Amino acid sequence: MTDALLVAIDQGTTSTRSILYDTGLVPRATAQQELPQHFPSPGWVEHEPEDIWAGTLATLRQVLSGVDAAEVAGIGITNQRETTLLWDRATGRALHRAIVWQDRRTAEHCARLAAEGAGDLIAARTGLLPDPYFSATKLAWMLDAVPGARAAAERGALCFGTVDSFLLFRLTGGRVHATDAANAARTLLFDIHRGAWDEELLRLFGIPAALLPEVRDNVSAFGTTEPALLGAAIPVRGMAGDQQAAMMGQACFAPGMVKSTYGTGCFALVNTGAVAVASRNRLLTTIAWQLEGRRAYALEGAIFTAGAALQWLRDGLGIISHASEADGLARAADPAQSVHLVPAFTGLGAPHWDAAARAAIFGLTRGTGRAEIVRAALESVAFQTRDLIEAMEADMAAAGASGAPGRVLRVDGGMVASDWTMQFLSDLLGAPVDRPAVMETTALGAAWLAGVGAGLTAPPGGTASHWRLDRRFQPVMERAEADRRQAGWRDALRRTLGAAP
Ligand SMILES: Nc1ncnc2c1ncn2[C@@H]1O[C@H](COP(=O)(O)OP(=O)(O)O)[C@@H](O)[C@H]1O
Ligand SMILES: O=P(O)(O)OC[C@H](O)CO
Repeated sequence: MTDALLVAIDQGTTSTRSILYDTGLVPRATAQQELPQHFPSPGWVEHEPEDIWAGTLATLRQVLSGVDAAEVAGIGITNQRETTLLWDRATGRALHRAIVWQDRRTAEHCARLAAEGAGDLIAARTGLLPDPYFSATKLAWMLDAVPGARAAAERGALCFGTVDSFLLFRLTGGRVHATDAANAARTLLFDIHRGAWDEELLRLFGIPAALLPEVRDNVSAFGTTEPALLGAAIPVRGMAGDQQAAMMGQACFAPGMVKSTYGTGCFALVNTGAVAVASRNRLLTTIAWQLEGRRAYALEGAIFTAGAALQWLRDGLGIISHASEADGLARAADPAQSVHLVPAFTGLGAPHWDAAARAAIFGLTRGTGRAEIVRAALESVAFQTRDLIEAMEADMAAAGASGAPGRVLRVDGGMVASDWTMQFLSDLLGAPVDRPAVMETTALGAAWLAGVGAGLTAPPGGTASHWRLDRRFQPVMERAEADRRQAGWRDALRRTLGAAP
């Protein structure tokens, strides 16, 4: 059978994966490579662009070994978002290491912009806020730090892009410099209402327009791979940032549907349909996807630390040797003890955006042991999720948007292996938590985009659904008890906010 395969590239913060699917979106082969992390200064996080490229090419070749590359109907790319690259248009060589979304080096630049009152313009055009998380100040930093870069950028000799754009450029042999609307929406340079780069923002951040990639729909004929790379000219048919791709993988196609991904951090997105809901609770407004020129929007809550709290318990404190031990310990913990861990290791994201906050543990007594601390780490993820969902509900109600985000939560990511956490999450929310059979929802979303582009899978609203339930967690806790616990968390949180060392 020809043209019967699809490939997803999932280039994430800590690893690069390629997955080969059949047209029913059933995975046939997976390859993964760790991505080395560089921390050249406190708060700085970088990736080597050649590592990103080499990992992508190696995993692609691995999943395509034994397969006729000409049978692949399309590639979908999904990626860690916001991470910023700058490269030479003629040679494809990067001028600097990629500055990763977690990198805080431009905090002062952002604070200055906020103090000058740029926050309103930024929020109105981009749905975001002046924070180092997003790409624009990272790009400005590179243009200033690399000798000659600004002049070369003005001449049109350089390209800026997020990881999707960089991979597309390399895969097409330097023929295509493009991105998709969902990735563009994370740069601080893109007007999410007009669907275009914004000249006023480009001036504000000092970014030459000649650097920018062309912005396309998430499903588009992005270009074909250089035949020498994979043995055939394979069309790249879909691209999307990883959290948006996870929404598609979770089939959150109707307004009000929410997915929450628990990996290193946690990203919860609710579909708000054609309405870009402006948040009054410091959530982000972002493009969920753009298909046939029509945009769907999402409200997003980004929490910087979720599974990473367990990594700290493992690597920093050494009180567990593997994340999978956490469930057993949480079950064994003393129910009478109320210990709270506020995991503000790198500050707090939505809805607080407090870069100065630092992690703390409250409620320790002589009877507290590792089980209570581990339980507190798992609980912190659920408490933070409830804060986000309540903020989403308030924002959507204020905007008169349709759909109720608190009705059911679709979850994915490494941490949802923890049954205990998922049950506690359902208890706190007072709502069902659905864990899908296919946990690789991000890659699934990218494959789905490629399939739509190839005409092999149904677009949203079509009859076929690629989503299947593994397990539904139902709330059993009394509402009053759930509220009492959430109030205990908020008290701990209040004592942590703004607590700079
Ligand atoms: N059984 C488990 N219980 C709880 N957390 C887990 C379990 N297994 C993995 N994790 C957590 O999941 C995270 C990894 O998830 P993953 O989705 O691979 O993250 P990322 O894509 O951000 O690298 C780790 O932080 C780890 O602590
Ligand atoms: O690579 P992940 O899964 O940690 O996701 C990173 C997000 O896209 C950052 O916004």
